Amino acid sequence: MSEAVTHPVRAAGPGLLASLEPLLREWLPRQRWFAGKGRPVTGFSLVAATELMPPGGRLGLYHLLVQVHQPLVPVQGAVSAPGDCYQLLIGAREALPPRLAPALIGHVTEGPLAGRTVYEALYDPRPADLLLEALRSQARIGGLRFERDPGQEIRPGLVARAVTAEQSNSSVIYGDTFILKLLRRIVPGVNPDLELPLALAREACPRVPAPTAWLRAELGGEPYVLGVLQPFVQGAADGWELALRELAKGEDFSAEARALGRATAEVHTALARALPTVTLGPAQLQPLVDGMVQRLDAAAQAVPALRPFAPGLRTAFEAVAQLGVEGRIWTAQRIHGDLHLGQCLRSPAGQWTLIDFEGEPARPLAERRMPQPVLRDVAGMLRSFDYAAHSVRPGVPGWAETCRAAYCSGYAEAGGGDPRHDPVLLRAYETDKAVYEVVYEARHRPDWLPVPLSAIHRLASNPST
Ligand SMILES: Nc1ncnc2c1ncn2[C@@H]1O[C@H](COP(=O)(O)OP(=O)(O)O)[C@@H](O)[C@H]1O
Ligand SMILES: O=P(O)(O)O[C@H]1O[C@H](CO)[C@@H](O[C@H]2O[C@H](CO)[C@@H](O)[C@H](O)[C@H]2O)[C@H](O)[C@H]1O
Repeated sequence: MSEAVTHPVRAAGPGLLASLEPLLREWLPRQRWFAGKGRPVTGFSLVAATELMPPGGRLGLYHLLVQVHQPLVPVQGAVSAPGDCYQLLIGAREALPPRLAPALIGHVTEGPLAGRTVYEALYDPRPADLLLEALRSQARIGGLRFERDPGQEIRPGLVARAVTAEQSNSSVIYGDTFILKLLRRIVPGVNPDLELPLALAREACPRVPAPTAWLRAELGGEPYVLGVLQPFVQGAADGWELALRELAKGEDFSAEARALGRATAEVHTALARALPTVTLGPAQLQPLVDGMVQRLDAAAQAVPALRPFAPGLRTAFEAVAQLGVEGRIWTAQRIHGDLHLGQCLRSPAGQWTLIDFEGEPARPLAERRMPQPVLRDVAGMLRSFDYAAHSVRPGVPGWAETCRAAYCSGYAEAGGGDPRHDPVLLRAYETDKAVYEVVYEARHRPDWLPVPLSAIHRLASNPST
């Protein structure tokens, strides 16, 4: 919300948006990637509209950046405020073929598209082909800039298929060769999802797919990253799937956890080489601790189940501040920012790569791009082993603990320093992450709320774990 887009609207689009508005009001809040769940949508404004295929033919195609108005608090009738900006790829056809039925947005009754059926065009191979071709040929269409690494080729004619798994953004796979992620919630500025993989590519770090091409826009003098194309890791399974599979069989996962620890340390080392690092003395530490406390307070407001644990959780943050007062300093650097098992892909050859450097999507971009202690990523992974262990019934006693220890050992072996040697900061980050997860699950997957709440219970009642 703090990153609202304020530049002028292109004259061409308002009639189009007005005709889509009633449909978007219904459709948008149902999308997994819609960040404003729980607050009514009170209106829309158009940030940019680009016609990618004219509506006269069988298929019309529009690229839209739309600002959604929502009250700041989840109360019906509260004052509407300009909120988040979303990227939409809207197709318009006279009739939708049955294979596109799941992509339906609705039937337009008035305005320039009256009588047409509009739908989520990313699930339609033709619009998806158009995007790849534009990236391949480095096209400029309206305000959209399709750009490519000159050192990487994109073969024409790769067959598109949309990723249907639950995501924060939306992706299309091309011929098992590339994957294009279109970012959904758009904010101005340098996006770490492109910035960090490009920096890692410059360091020749093999743990992260090097971006092949990207989609940007310049609006009102501000740069926006709208999408990134990268090599597709063929036949890969993500760490979450693999962990659950092993758990279901009652199998140990510690060798993989150790390899993941090594991969994480390698990425951290490359990032520390590629981008500036800073020292966190007491002056820098206090805002970091304040941020954790504020997030806890806001989370406790939003999710009542958290409230009884808040005083216990706060002790984790206070302990970090105390170490700072005693003169302890840490190094901060660019990190992944939202590391969990689902962000780790294992190739059939057993190599781990890390993906999705966007950071926690709900946090402001400036905050996501700040150097931070590497323990924040480590804590994310430790939480993930705990998540996996709580998601399979019956569980395997000690599974999470063994994985967590193996991950830390792997991290230390690859030269990252043993995270367990810094238990106070590690616990604070684990607590901060569990608090984030409570809010995330309450908003997106209420059935999962007991998973982070069990960690909250542990972290609040036993400061030494
Ligand atoms: N380079 C890749 N190779 C293979 N699969 C990938 C690659 N990048 C992403 N994926 C798949 O796409 C999914 C979504 O990608 P991700 O970057 O995590 O998007 P989001 O930000 O929407 O969560 C991943 O969970 C993974 O299954
Ligand atoms: O989809 P993103 O990668 O942007 O991340 C968001 O969604 C994740 C869930 O898909 C969420 O992760 C949480 O659940 C995972 C299991 O589904 C678990 O492995 C993670 O440890 C846990 O944090 C993530 O927090 C959220 O930002």
